[in-house]
Amino acid sequence: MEAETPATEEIPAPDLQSTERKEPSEKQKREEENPLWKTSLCSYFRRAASSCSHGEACRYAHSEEELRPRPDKSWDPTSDRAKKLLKRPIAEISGGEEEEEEDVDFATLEKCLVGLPKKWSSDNLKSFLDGNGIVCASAKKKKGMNVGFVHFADAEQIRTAVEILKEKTTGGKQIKVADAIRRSQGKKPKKEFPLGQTNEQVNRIQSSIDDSTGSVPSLVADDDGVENDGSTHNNSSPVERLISKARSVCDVVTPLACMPYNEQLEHKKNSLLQNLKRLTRNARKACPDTVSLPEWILKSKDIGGLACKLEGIIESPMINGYRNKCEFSVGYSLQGKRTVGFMLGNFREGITAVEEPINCPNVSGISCKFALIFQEFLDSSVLPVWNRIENTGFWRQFTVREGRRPSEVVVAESLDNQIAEVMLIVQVCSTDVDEKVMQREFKRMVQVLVQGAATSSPSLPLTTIVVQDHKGISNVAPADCPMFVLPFVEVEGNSCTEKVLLTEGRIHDYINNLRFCISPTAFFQVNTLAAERLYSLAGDWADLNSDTLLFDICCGTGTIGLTLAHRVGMVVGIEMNSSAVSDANRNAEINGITNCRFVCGKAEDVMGSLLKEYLDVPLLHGTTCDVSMSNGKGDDNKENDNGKGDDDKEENDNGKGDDNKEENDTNTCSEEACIKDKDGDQMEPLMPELQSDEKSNVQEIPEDSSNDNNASGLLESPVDSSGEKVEFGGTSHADHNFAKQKVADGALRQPQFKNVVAIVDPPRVGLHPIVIKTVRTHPGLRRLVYISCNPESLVANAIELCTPTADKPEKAKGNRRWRSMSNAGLARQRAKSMPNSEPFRPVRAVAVDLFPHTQHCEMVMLLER
Ligand SMILES: C[S@@+](CC[C@H](N)C(=O)[O-])C[C@H]1O[C@@H](n2cnc3c(N)ncnc32)[C@H](O)[C@@H]1O
Repeated sequence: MEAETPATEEIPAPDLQSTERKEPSEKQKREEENPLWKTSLCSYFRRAASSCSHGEACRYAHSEEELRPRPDKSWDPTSDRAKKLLKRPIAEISGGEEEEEEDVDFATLEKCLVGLPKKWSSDNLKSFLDGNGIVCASAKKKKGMNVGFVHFADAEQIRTAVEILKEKTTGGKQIKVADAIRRSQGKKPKKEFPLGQTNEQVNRIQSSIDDSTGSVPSLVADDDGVENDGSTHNNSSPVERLISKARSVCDVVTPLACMPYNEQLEHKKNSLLQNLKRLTRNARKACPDTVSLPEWILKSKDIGGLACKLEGIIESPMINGYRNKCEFSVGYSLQGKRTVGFMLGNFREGITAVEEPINCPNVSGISCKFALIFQEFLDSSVLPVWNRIENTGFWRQFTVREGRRPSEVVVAESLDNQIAEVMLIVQVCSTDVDEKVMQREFKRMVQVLVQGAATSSPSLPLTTIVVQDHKGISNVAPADCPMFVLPFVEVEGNSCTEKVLLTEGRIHDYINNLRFCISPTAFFQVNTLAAERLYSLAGDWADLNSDTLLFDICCGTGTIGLTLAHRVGMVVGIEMNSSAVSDANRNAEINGITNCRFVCGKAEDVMGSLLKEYLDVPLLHGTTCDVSMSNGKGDDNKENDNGKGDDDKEENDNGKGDDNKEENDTNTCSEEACIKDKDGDQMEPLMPELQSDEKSNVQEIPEDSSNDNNASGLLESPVDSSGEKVEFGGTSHADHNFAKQKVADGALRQPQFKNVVAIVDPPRVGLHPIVIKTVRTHPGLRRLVYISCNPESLVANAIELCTPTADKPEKAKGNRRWRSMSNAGLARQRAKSMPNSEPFRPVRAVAVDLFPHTQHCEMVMLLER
């Protein structure tokens, strides 16, 4: 038998014409014309390989192999590649040493090198990288700063760079790799047309630009800011060119929807673990040299560097359609159709197109149906929809808010049947609109909505229709924006049997079998069933009993305090939204709860005086005191004025300008904020020296707080941190009948609770620095349960609460560098100037998934001292 000739690799013939320019292939042309070509996976293809009718011409990738990196070198977050990069434990790149860990996100390839010599130029940086065998796509150095920006081609290059740089120092400093955050605000505006404009609108904008500049504008800018030559798009319409930038609404609103739910939970848990490590690292850094590291930091080594154990993630009882509130934008779809749904991206990215919410798994069936009914109405409306470029138009936003039936057991997957009440909030801008036309349109709108609800199959509940007239340009309407209820006659089915005129601007929902009244601007957790679990868990961790005084800080409609009221002596809720406070009072009343007081005010303004009122109380021997009238006002103010040290005043004067006021004002929370922040907008941190006028801003004391529910076990004076009993001087602040107790010897004593606990549930920005300082420096408050929808701000706040202080704290620096500092960096600064006080320690943490399919997750952390 003849031996087989081994197969040889075919050697390509030398390219004799290599010096000649080759015609680019069809594929290359496509890639040149459209930098986003095949950078996202095709959603049709994902469902079934053969279901995409575009075949090879599809601009989306039909396989992982075909997928290209995006212009910023990142990968489609739904792709296996991106997921693998995300999952890769950071310890891997730092040799498993927690100490050395950096929070490097491998899904984004633009990185920042920190610790470079300030005088280096980009050339210096490049030759440094070259010389050390670090490969990258590009490197830039900002002269005069110690940072440089490096673009890597893939995650492997980042890993190698991290490894090499770990060993490297320049001028004795170690160079670190950090994530680079693009600041889109500072960018030169691109000549780009927002998605969501009709052809006609785009052409109009284009011609106005042509007229004003006399030049042909480039239409599409790459994600990395490189503008393409308009001439490459000659054959497509402006809208088609714009469409090429769009993502699907599901990708935008529910970016994790493509993962199985258990993977989503794992993904969230991993990201929260990083935050717990970040807390340890930062507290260690902030700990003064003169003070030994606290036990919890020393012990963190045993649990992989975590500040405390993460006891898992509690899944949402409902995974789909769980949102009880959906805020739909009103605008134009990519095809130029009036649409009610979600924006396809960020306005700052130049995207204003709105698409229907039908594919978003977190939206309930009822909300979807109402959105469609309203959309149909808009089609025939004579008034324009809101234009986000020109800030003109009438119809702006459409919110559907649902309330469940009272039911012992809600069958999770048929939640739509459990909805008893629906509030529709229509946001408009009445500027320059004829009153008569407006009223006519409202009337017609009500008819369409009522009729639509009645004739749906099954019919939809509709309780109230509220109009909010928002004339400002920002997306978020201020809390005091005018609102009115549109009266309507409820109809039943096709027969249109008139029932009753509905004019109340509120709906009801149930948590732990308590009925909650919710007004249009009040916060209410969007996932009611998961919120029930969250609140019960917070109560369990707070270790409550009848001797407990519970502060419910940022209490909204009173959900936490009221659901836990039966487990404590008294609840004091603090909330800045006055409608929510009225709801809270009403909720106490309708549920027959009498041991709660809700205070309307910013926590930073009222927390100090409330702690004084309840904890720093005197024992008055042989005196009498009229306790029935003060209601937290009057004397309170006086005492605050007295109690305010010069230091504070000085800091106020130094640090608090209008800027700060604005920030205080934005320190509100709504689910909207939670959703809108998904675009990664960074809130500016508060200045370290910021102080509030510690004025008593207690605006409202409920009538029903004057109940006579005696709290028990209240006769002890508070003890200071050394365990000594302390007696405080000063005036009584009693404002409740139950706050006084006549004792046998005739002395009038204030009630003292043995156990004082705070549950805080702040908005995304976290707690105001003054609240942190107040809580931290009051020795009577021993336990704090922190509920957070934003782990980053939780970490920042916990750094301040848990870092030991020096005997002599540093004086707060009034420098302006705070603008460029991370939240954690800023918290470290503040921790250094924290008055000497016993720090809290992180004891345990758990995640509760209130927002399946999105990146968001609630985290609960118990802090004790
Ligand atoms: C995340 S929500 C929590 C509400 C409530 N705990 C619940 O679960 O329904 C935060 C609440 O804090 C309120 N808030 C925001 N900033 C505040 C401040 N500085 N002082 C007091 N309340 C504030 C908001 O109005 C909102 O009701």
